[in-house]
Amino acid sequence: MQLGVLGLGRMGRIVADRSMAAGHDVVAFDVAEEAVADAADAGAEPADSISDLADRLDGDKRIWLMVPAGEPVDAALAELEAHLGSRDVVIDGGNSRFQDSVRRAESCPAAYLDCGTSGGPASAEEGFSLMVGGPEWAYEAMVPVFDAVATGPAGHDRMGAAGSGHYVKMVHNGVEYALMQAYGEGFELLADGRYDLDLEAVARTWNNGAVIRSWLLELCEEAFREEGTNLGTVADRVEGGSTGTWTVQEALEQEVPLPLIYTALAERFGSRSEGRFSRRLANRLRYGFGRHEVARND
Ligand SMILES: NC(=O)C1=CN([C@@H]2O[C@H](COP(=O)(O)OP(=O)(O)OC[C@H]3O[C@@H](n4cnc5c(N)ncnc54)[C@H](O)[C@@H]3O)[C@@H](O)[C@H]2O)C=CC1
Ligand SMILES: O=C(CO)[C@H](O)[C@H](O)COP(=O)(O)O
Repeated sequence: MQLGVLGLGRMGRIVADRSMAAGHDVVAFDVAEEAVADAADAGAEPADSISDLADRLDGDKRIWLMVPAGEPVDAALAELEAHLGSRDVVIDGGNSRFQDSVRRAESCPAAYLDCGTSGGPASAEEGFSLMVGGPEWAYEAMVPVFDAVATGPAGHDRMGAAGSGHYVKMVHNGVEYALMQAYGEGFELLADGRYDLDLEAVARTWNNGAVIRSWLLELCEEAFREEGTNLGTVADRVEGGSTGTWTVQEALEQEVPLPLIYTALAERFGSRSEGRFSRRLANRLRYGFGRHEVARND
């Protein structure tokens, strides 16, 4: 199959490389010229604009977007629109908000597949897990490419109607936040608790047969190995948070309780504040009601 890949960063390049390795022909474009040149060195046909990419695709067009979520997706679709018809298929493999994907599916002249992608850059060798939403015929048409980009046929499936792929990926990310929080709390108690422990050894032991073994726990083991058991100079600050925020917003709308995921998100936001106002106020209020001594910064 001939596939246009738009966006050749950490993830899009893997889509292109795995597709080519499976025998598909890739036409590649990125706003960064070096990324296009690198993909061309790897065997892709380079395009010098989004319109050029569309023009280079013969017959029914199959295009995979792997650009940052939000405005870049709308900008790419606006430029593609004039080149698309109802037999064409556009896949958005990024972390788009599911409501945006529903809107885009309604307005895109082509069949639109929203594809949640999990595994990250580490999946270059093994392939991704793909959660796809949108029309069944379009999903079926793209199965040869999904087989190549995912871990194989079991690594992708159609979740349901438009938006469902990104909805499932949103919830996946919420679960990711809670798992990271749980591992973090467990290792914090081990680090500050009553035994002098080698946390890499703990993680390695857990990863070999324990109930809580997982890829995230393997990444904990790697972090302790590379940074040291006290995590060295790694800062007490966690960035990101958009997909977790959407998960919590959706849970509130659906009245589904997600205390663990909310707590993990709140911890992430709290990590970005130098001195938490709520803690400072609690400190001062204890003086107000109990004349307890106020701890003060020098
Ligand atoms: N990095 C990760 O672990 C994961 C990322 N994602 C999602 O995949 C998408 C891509 O992520 P990454 O590859 O990590 O980002 P990245 O920043 O490495 O790559 C994005 C690429 O898109 C290009 N780009 C931006 N606007 C463009 C446009 N209008 N036309 C053509 N190219 C354009 C950039 O030049 C860049 O090369 C995002 O939505 C991200 O949230 C999803 C799962 C995991
Ligand atoms: O989707 C992912 C993992 O599954 C990506 O790594 C994503 O960039 C994580 O972003 P955030 O930390 O803001 O949720």
